[in-house]
Amino acid sequence: MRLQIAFDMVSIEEALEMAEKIHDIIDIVEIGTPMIIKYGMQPVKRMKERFPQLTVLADTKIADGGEIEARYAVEAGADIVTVLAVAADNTITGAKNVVHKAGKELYVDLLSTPDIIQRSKELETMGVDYIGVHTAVDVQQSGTTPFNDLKKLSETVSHTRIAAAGGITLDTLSLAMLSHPDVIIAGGGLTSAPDLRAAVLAFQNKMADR
Ligand SMILES: O=C([C@H](O)CO)[C@H](O)[C@H](O)COP(=O)(O)O
Repeated sequence: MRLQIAFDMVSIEEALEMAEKIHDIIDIVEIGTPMIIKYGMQPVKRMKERFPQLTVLADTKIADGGEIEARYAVEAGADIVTVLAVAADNTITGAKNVVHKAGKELYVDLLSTPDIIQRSKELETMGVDYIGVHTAVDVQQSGTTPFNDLKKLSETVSHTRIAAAGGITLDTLSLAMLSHPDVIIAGGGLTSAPDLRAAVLAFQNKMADR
């Protein structure tokens, strides 16, 4: 089980400073969609240049133009690129072909997907690398969590790595762990902590203790 930290609402310098504190204990660093909307691929490029050993995920959430948008991300140094599950199959396979040609990986985000069981089966057939459930930030306020969807996903796919995101904190981490995801993603649950390194270590310790 790997831990991914999402840098969403921070500047490039702040993201680099935070990564400096935890690069040796974090598994995946995500440049979040808000950062990509604000700064383009610069934070992906800067993160990978500063920490070449780190696995950097560009949360592009591609919805169309799969080939070209995935290409921008891998050219910037992304190891993992994200595309939306609700995108057309052609978009997903176009992005997949580009990232696989570059030796990188494709993550498909089930955000707002109406039938996650059916779509996950289709995605697995398409040969994507990761499928992730995700409770949107705008939906988390109503108390919705990704854990039921994660259970469904874990019972549906057999050979694709699975992940969960959406408001996961140290307190709710054990609920995610029940479904044994390959990746647990935390944004605010880590980045808002007063001591980031201690927070990442607390997550990692709990994930190792199962
Ligand atoms: O993908 C994300 C969201 O859509 C904003 O772009 C977040 O990175 C993801 O949800 C993890 O962040 P938290 O929900 O704060 O844990």
